[in-house]
Amino acid sequence: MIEATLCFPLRDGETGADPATDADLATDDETGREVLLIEKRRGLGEGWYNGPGGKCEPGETPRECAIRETREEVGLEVRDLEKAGELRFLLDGEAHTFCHVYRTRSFEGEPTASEEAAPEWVPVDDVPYDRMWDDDRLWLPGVLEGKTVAGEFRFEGGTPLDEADFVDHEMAWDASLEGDQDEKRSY
Ligand SMILES: CNc1ncnc2c1ncn2[C@@H]1O[C@H](COP(=O)(O)OP(=O)(O)OP(=O)(O)O)[C@@H](O)[C@H]1O
Repeated sequence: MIEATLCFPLRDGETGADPATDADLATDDETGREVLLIEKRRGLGEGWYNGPGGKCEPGETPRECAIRETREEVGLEVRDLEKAGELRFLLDGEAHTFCHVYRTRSFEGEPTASEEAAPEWVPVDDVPYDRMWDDDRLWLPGVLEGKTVAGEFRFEGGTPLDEADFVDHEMAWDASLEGDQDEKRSY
């Protein structure tokens, strides 16, 4: 089984409502928050949006992997990652990928395109779920709100995974994730 990661950097966006002119919207916590997504340029999920991330290397912790992949794909140095999810993807009844999901509001640098990924800051209430993996619309909204998720997602139809059909899933929110002692922060 492949062990992989996804990392979702968050910031208070520049495209949000102006509190001076939009007093009613300014009270909404969601207003103007943005998440850094990538458009994947090659490999699994090519042409789709996702968070930066990828496969863990031997001897590397998932957290180290998420930091490295975010650096390699978009040139951002992320810190203080909070574990937000553990997702198990099954293909034709067999474990295919175990994905560790993180979020962070702490990073340095400017997102820059690489051969693998084109980065884009996207408002959290305008995430392009129709251009993402089918399972993302189920768990990513909660993760962007600060919740914790554990889920299993079943695909059928043979390899590659990104051409298989998403058939069903189980999900638990506010799950306690193994091996993560991070403090809860407010997102
Ligand atoms: C099934 N539903 C899914 N929903 C959301 N995200 C999914 C996913 N299945 C895989 N992922 C993520 O997709 C990335 C693969 O990327 P990655 O390992 O880089 O694949 P790729 O084949 O390009 O690898 P190389 O660059 O060749 O090593 C990696 O972050 C992994 O967590």
